[in-house]
Amino acid sequence: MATLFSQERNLNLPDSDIRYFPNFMGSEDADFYFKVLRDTVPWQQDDIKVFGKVYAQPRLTALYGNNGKAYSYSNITMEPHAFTKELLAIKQQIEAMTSVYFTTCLLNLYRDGKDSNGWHADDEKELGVNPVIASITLGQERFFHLKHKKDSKLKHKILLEHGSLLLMEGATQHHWLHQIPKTARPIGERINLTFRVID
Ligand SMILES: O=C(O)CCC(=O)C(=O)O
Ligand SMILES: [Fe+2]
Repeated sequence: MATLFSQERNLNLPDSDIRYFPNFMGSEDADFYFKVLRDTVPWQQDDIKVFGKVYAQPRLTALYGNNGKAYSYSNITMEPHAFTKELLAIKQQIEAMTSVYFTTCLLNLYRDGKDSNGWHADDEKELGVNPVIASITLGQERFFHLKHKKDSKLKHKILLEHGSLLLMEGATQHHWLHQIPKTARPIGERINLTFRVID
């Protein structure tokens, strides 16, 4: 039987386990969740410190969770809001597929092409040794870049589409960095949800 998941694409990059599901959500569900989250999430813009200098983060964020545990990265500590019913519904859809039970969701709102997310790995110690990161895209599609930490010949670009899921698992965060680069094209807003497990 052809299922939604039959369109699964394994990126097949060395030292990683990354799969892409372009139609994880139907487009009507994806439209609905984009609108609700856009309008109801208390989006915040934090300052980050890079080499001692303070910058406004080039996107808006919010943290949700079910165990009260904070998440810290780039000198920011975020305290979670309680999950809303929409976020719980998306979380359960991912859990039904992965059998991973997520505690936390970090949301990003990229307002336009000037908003971005610089090179990093999701390797904070509260995520555990081989974290599973489930990343949903709603709204504007954006390129997601990957580069190997040691082998500069290894790099990859993938367009993350409305309603898609990107699943990063295994040793991925040990060996690869990822980013959402800026673009000069006039583009709309994108919401990204990254579900994580924080012990
Ligand atoms: O927006 C994205 O697709 C990536 C977000 C990300 O890498 C993060 O929040 O750690
Ligand atoms: Fe990330």
